[in-house]
Amino acid sequence: MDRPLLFNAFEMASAMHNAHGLWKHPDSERHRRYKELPYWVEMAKRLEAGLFDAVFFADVLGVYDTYRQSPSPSIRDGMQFPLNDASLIIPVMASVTTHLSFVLTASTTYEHPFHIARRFSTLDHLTSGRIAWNIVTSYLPNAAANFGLEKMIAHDQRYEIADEFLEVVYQLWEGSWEDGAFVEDRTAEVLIDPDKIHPICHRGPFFAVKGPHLCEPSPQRTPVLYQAGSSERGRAFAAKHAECVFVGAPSAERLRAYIGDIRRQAEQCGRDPEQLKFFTFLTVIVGKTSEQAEAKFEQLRRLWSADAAKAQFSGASGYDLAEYEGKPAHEPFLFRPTDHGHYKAASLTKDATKPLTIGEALQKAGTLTRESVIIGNPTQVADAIEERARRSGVDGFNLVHLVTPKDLDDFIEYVVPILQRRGLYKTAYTDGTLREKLFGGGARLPSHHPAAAFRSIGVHAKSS
Ligand SMILES: Cc1cc2nc3c(=O)[nH]c(=O)nc-3n(C[C@H](O)[C@H](O)[C@H](O)COP(=O)(O)O)c2cc1C
Repeated sequence: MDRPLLFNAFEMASAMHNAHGLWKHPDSERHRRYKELPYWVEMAKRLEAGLFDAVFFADVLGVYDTYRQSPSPSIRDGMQFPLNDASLIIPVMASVTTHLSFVLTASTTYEHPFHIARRFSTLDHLTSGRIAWNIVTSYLPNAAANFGLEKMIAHDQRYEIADEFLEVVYQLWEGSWEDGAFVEDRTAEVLIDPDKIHPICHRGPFFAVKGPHLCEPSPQRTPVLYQAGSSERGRAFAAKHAECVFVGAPSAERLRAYIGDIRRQAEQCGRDPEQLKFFTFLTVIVGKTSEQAEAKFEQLRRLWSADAAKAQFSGASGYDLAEYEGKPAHEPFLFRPTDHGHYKAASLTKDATKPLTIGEALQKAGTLTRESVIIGNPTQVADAIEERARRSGVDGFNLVHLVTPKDLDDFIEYVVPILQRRGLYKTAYTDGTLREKLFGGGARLPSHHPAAAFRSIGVHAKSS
């Protein structure tokens, strides 16, 4: 590896995230403190001291109620519930840091582009260009019900909506305001030059937005664009729009295949494929010695909640695992498309390293498995991270922390210094916005990105 890897803390403004049942761990603080500002202030300072690139806030807009057709298994363990609005936490974290960046997940299915454009412009201003948007189309039926729909919009149609959603926000961010519109000319008595502000007059199948954008151009204009979703349609969407892609797959080989596919498709879209960065999950259980790490793993396994884990799998995939619990365990566990999301289902079916029976799939879905984590002393953990990055071709990781904040502290204390000695972890931040830190160019999107087409005011005239 010839350059440092990127590290985001994988977060959620929730009592619990992906640490099923681990609120019972004696060192868990988050399930009580996630709703207090001091918790997030401390978190921001800890992550910046540890030279993390960003906090990645996942988000959902409903409860997980697919498993046993009930929300109880997820609610009982506080699985991604209760869940606050991370966008209101970010400015506070930004106010006590200089370099730490923030990835905020927001849905193109249940939000409106005019609103999203305004929220991200505001956040980009308040963070001085340290904001990214993780674009998702959302997979929970309860989210659909919360926004007035009887059932979820079909999987691929959500991506059609997302494509138009992006076209609208690109116009607002890139085209609505010309540079230099804020003139503050006392002699002419003009604060903002109206001739440099343009309505976008967008009319499409899903959205009609007149504009102009309410916010003046922020440091990055368009936030850094992340995307999470690895179905065929999701990968095509990533190739067209994303600068960073969050990929989920159970093996380095599948990750490499997804990355190769998205890069190929990005090139076909006229983009520079090497300018896309890829991230995946990383869960580390580190101890001073390997024996300590193994003891820690055993404790976590004992506390793990199979029900909460199955509730997450069922909600994300659309497979109610309770139905499978009533079927013969030796039968094959097969992929079937649903309107939920692709990646969880694929991880135990077509992306699995070997075909699984129903019994094996249920066991894996409900257990903290050895394959899903890296366990060891600091050197063993650093070796495994290096190996995973090399084999998969990812540029970075979203670090899951099972016991918060202890696991983050352990990672920073034990693993970061070793990675630094190997040149795999930065030793200082670089200046600039998140886009400049990640890609080294300017603060704004490069000209090969499709959003650049909306910089020309003529485009808006045509669409009006
Ligand atoms: C690694 C990964 C992380 C994701 N995180 C979220 C999330 O935080 N919130 C959310 O609503 N959807 C999330 N999604 C799923 C998206 O909502 C996605 O747009 C939708 O489920 C379709 O995904 P698919 O293309 O994999 O089918 C995630 C997907 C992946 C692969």
